[in-house]
Order: sequence, then structure tokens, then C-alpha cells
Amino acid sequence: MKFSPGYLSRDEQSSLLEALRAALVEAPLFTPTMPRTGKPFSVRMTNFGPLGWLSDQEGGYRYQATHPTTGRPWPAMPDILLRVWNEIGGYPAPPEACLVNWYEPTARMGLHQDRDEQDLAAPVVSLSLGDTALFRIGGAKRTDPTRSFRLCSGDAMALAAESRLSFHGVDRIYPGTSTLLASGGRINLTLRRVTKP
Ligand SMILES: O=C(O)CCC(=O)C(=O)O
Ligand SMILES: [Fe+2]
Repeated sequence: MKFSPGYLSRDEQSSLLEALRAALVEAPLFTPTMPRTGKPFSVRMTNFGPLGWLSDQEGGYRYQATHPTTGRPWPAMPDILLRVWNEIGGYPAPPEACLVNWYEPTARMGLHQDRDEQDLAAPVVSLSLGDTALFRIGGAKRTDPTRSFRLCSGDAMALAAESRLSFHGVDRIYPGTSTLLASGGRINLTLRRVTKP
């Protein structure tokens, strides 16, 4: 795991947020649901790029080229994200999906692996905006010991090499820890290569 605290300046965070707000008009946040049970996630999501990640009761976890409610292609990946991928990811092929997770103050994400990508050699590069999160990461087995640390607005992180399949999740959001989002909450963006180049 490669952690780069304070990777984005405040100005870069603001311009990324602006790009995100423009894209949300085209690709509104949706609430994914769990495979089989149909239980709703506590985060809302959208995506940038040629592919986007989603989950619902019937189809389960997957990538697809279109938004589940509008049926339209996902908005293009903003340039700033391609730059981050090149600098942090150091992978020769471009990312195909940027999953945007929107956390209300009470939202969390259970311990999971990111393994819906065919190309597991590519890293998953994460950027955080807004309120601080308590992030937990373990090993490649669910029962491996975990450690926790805080992800703050502007922090970048990459799950790569031996940590690519590490179990991870978000235990809580700390409300009021950032002034970036006027109404609070947290946004996490993860850049992913899905297909093998
Ligand atoms: O919000 C985070 O920091 C992690 C998000 C995550 O693990 C995911 O989207 O797969
Ligand atoms: Fe994940």
C-alpha cells in the first residue's frame, strides 16, 4: 500500500470537485444494492470513464459502459485524474473506470476486496475529498489482522502489488473535519484498470 498524504492541494481539490459536480448532472448519484439480498449500500455512487462499477440485486457486482438509471455512457475521465494515475499508479495503460463514492456522515463501507477487475496487475488508486474517514486495511485473507488510519481531504493511496487484493473498508466518517464540501460528507474516487491491456 502506497499512502501519499496531502497529495492534492486545496486548489486541486476544488477543481476536481468542480469537474465532479459538472459530471453529476450527466451521471447522477445512484444507490447500489447488494447481490441477492438487494440491501442498499449506505454510500451513493457514480463513475467516470469508459466503464463504471455498480451492483444490484439481479446482476451483482460488475462493470458496464452505461449508467444504470439514465442508460447513457459515463462522463469522460477529467484530465486531473489521468495525471494522478500516471504519477501514483505508474502503470503503462490508462485507467478505464473512476468509481465515485459519496459518503453521508453516517455511511460506511464493509471490509471487502476489489477483485471485479480482470487486470489485477494494475493498481487501484484512491483520492479522498471532504471529511476525514477511518480507513481499515488487512491482508489478502478476510481473517488477516487489520490496521486503521485516517484518510483526509487531498490524500492519495494506491492498492498495488502485494496489497492489491488486501481486504479494506471504511469504518466511519468524522463530520465537520473538512470545509471543502459545504454540506459535509466525504467523496472517495478510485481509479481502476478493468481489462487487460
Ligand atoms: O472510500 C474509500 O476510501 C474506499 C472505497 C473502496 O474501497 C471502494 O470503492 O472499493
Ligand atoms: Fe475497495
